[in-house]
Amino acid sequence: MVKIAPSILSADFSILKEEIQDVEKGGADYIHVDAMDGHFVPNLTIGPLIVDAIRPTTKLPLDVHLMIQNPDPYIPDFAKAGADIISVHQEACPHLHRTIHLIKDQGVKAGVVINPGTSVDAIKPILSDVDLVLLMTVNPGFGGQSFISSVLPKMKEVAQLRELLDVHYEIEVDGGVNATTAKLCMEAGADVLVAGSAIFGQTDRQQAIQSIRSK
Ligand SMILES: O=C(CO)[C@H](O)[C@H](O)COP(=O)(O)O
Ligand SMILES: [Fe+2]
Repeated sequence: MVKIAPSILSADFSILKEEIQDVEKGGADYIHVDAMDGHFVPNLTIGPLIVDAIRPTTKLPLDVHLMIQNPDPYIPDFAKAGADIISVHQEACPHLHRTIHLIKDQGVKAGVVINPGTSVDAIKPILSDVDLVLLMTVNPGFGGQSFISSVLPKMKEVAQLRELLDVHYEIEVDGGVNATTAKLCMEAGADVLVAGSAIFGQTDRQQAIQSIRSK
């Protein structure tokens, strides 16, 4: 069954603990945490202090999406704060192999992310080293944007490469996921769907998660 990772970017930060516990009760599989640096993307959000604060509020894995240019200096802090998966952008890492292994050296799962405008070719050399491949279906920086459907063939491509290389990474998609676009992503091979506004924008989070999950 496809996993659902609600993005707390669209949660009410004044009651973040309750928001996280509400989606956990509603059937979420991961909690997706968007860390933005104001350089790689035009927005500033969450740092390791917030990850540390939310860690005791849930048993779910914390899936931390770093939108940080040259993220290496911050990776140990996110790991110590309790991240279970740390994903970095290929576009933001001049030494991607070193960064992926720095994440793994912290005892944390490592993911690689590409923007809608980046080809799968850019991450082919690292696919055997990662636990997760995250395909952005919006240009990163903000919640509530529209799904970019030209990314769908890349889901099929990374699913085919997984077979070919005989490796086991999860395929995650992020941006503009709702009940309609979720169906397209699942058909294209996605294993994990990130959704922010489509879950936290609804009062009944269990219902929102179910409608995204159901084919
Ligand atoms: O990484 C992100 C933005 O850069 C968010 O995870 C993503 O946008 C989720 O929000 P929504 O589901 O509302 O598009
Ligand atoms: Fe994200």
